[in-house]
Amino acid sequence: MGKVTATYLVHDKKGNLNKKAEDIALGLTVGSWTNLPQLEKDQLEKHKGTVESVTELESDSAADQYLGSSRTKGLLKISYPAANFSPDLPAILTTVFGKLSLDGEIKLVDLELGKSLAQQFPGPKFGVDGIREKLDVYNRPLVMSIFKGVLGKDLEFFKEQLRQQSLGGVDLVKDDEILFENPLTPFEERITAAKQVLSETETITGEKTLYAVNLTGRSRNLRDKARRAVELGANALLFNVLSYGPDILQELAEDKEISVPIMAHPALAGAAGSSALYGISYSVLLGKILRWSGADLGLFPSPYGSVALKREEALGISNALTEESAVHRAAFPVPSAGIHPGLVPQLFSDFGINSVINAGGGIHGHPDGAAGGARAFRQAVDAAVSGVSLDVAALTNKELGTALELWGGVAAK
Ligand SMILES: CSCCC(=O)C(=O)COP(=O)(O)O
Ligand SMILES: [Mg+2]
Repeated sequence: MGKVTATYLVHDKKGNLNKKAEDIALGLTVGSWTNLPQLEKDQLEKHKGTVESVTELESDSAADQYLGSSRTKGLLKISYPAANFSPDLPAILTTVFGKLSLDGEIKLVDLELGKSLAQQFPGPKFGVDGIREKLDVYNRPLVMSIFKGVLGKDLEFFKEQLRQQSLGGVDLVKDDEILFENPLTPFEERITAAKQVLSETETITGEKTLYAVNLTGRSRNLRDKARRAVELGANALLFNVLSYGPDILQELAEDKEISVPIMAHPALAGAAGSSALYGISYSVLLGKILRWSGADLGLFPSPYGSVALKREEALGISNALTEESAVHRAAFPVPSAGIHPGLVPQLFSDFGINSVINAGGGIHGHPDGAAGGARAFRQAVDAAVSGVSLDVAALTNKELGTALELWGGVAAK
């Protein structure tokens, strides 16, 4: 029988960690145990939660100074039998961290599915390999740009901004996550316009570009809207997954007619993941859960951008999206927010070749426009992959030189 294993970071009274673990294992499953009659124990054995391990942690940071002498912190690893829940994320998340998430200083920091349970989830339909095949790009990180300033603008503005981003050499362009259905650039018209523009730019550059249109609106309409998008020629979807829930993402990913990559945006993630004491770790929230549910690309704030995550958190997300799995493809990690060409060596050093470098302002803010910004990123990526410093590369790459003058360069640590 399969199981799910949760690891919790708890802050509690010294000497109480083992009792807390037992209370959780029983409280979230059979309720009580020791005083039950043997017959009942036999009946309930297959439903009882199990304490796998309890590890007390040394206090290791300024934040822990507030633990005080009477408290401690530790990791509690507890497994729950699959007999207790249906094999879907709403049931699993409610089982392991439903009521418990409201019960004081406790954070869900890891979640592991037994293989039979993991096989109930689709994982990325395309993932790293499938997206590389669509683009015919294999030997470098991908570059993605983000529409900016489209709200309140018309379709001609949209088409020209897309044209410039694509001519500059980005591999993907995504809607900003705040672009919803609107009368000036309606969903279906953005798709058909993008199809025409990207066909034109491909004849000029010889390179393909994926456009991730933002799939928005009421949940009941999403599947049909996504199918319609594909019919119209959409070649990727952007999805604000946490505003809807991972099970909706899974519904889209499992639908055979929605045969395009799905890009998961981290909007709202800070509400659940930013506290050191409460909530859900980003590696679970933006990594494992989204990969299991079918995200082909997972966006998250980089460690050095405008809404920076701690480096170990960003690397934890990337690892959760890409780590070896006997069940699911790897999804592309997409470190984002406040990214400019000068950060490419550090991004490449941190996230490696199978990553997508994503920028909005770092593309559109370039003095030579979006095309210039895109070129600067491609030049920086080529330099990083070849082991050439940006300063040297800038000598023969005008757009990169301009970008470094404007935003500076960061040598990889
Ligand atoms: C917070 S991760 C997703 C980044 C994003 O959606 C975005 O618009 C970033 O724009 P920027 O101008 O900071 O590159
Ligand atoms: Mg955005």
